Amino acid sequence: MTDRAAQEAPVNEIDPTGAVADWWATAVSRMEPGVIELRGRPVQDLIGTTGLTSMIWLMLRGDLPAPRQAALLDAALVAAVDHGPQAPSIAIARMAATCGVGLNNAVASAVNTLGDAHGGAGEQCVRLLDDVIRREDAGLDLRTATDRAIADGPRYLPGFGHRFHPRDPRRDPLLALVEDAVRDGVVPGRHLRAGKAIEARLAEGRDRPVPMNIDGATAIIYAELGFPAPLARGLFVLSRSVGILAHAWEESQSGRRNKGPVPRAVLPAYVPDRP
Ligand SMILES: CC(C)(COP(=O)(O)OP(=O)(O)OC[C@H]1O[C@@H](n2cnc3c(N)ncnc32)[C@H](O)[C@@H]1OP(=O)(O)O)[C@@H](O)C(=O)NCCC(=O)NCCSC(=O)C[C@@](O)(CC(=O)O)C(=O)O
Repeated sequence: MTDRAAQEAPVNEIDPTGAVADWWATAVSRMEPGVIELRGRPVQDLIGTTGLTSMIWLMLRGDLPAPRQAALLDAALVAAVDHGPQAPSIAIARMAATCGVGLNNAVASAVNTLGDAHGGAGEQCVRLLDDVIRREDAGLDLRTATDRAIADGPRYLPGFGHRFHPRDPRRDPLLALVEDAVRDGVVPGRHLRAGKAIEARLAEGRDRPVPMNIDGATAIIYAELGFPAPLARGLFVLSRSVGILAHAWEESQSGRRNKGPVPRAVLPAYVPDRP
């Protein structure tokens, strides 16, 4: 059959068993000539009526959020957008942008640094909070459930600790919004409770606190809103991509070329006998 004949043929003639149509079968979107539906809604109904945050919710979950849910998600997405060129993801974006690659390459390079230690810890943090809740549901009091989850967790608990901030300035406003949402019955509040219990436990007996960081505070929001753990990382990536793009764009306009991680006058130490 020619390409043209294949395009014009009724679907069942070229795919009688439906195997080809099922290859990428999806509930996310439907496209036919003249038709674009996203989660069952014509795109023309969404254009001009639906904000990007609600759109993210719709695409990931299949329904639209209530206004308070959208506002909470929006706050988390706004909070993690940028942390300046000290953040590895932002530094990589800027460095890549001076290397003669396109914006897409700079953004992709930066996104690829978001992992367990930087920006991607929200995923494991949700699992840790779930672990506390599971132990409580099994009959332990919060303190014991928290202690056991910490004891069984990794040495560096995901969502806690920060290189710069004794108290991450993004923590308090985010948690205050969750507290309001709990009070108004928008979210249940159990992940918030578990996160604060871990934070309090980590602070005990320490001179230098191990504060909840942006990955932890946003993980609480994503979990409270019912997003599965891997999407805590996915949503951080979406949010940080905004800052990454802005920095890559700004750097690309600077005219600087082939910029390294530190000024060229600063040379890394040469340590021949370093293992
Ligand atoms: C983030 C960092 C590597 C920092 O390390 P630091 O170098 O400060 O800590 P260290 O010097 O290794 O430890 C000093 C003492 O605290 C203890 N201690 C530290 N963290 C502890 C912890 N989590 N659980 C128990 N104990 C801990 C440690 O055991 C030691 O205790 P001791 O030996 O007794 O002295 C570390 O916390 C960590 O891996 N966190 C877990 C992974 C995580 O959540 N990642 C997200 C970080 S947010 C982010 O990525 C977004 C960002 O904000 C990034 C940015 O720009 O930076 C942005 O917006 O872009």
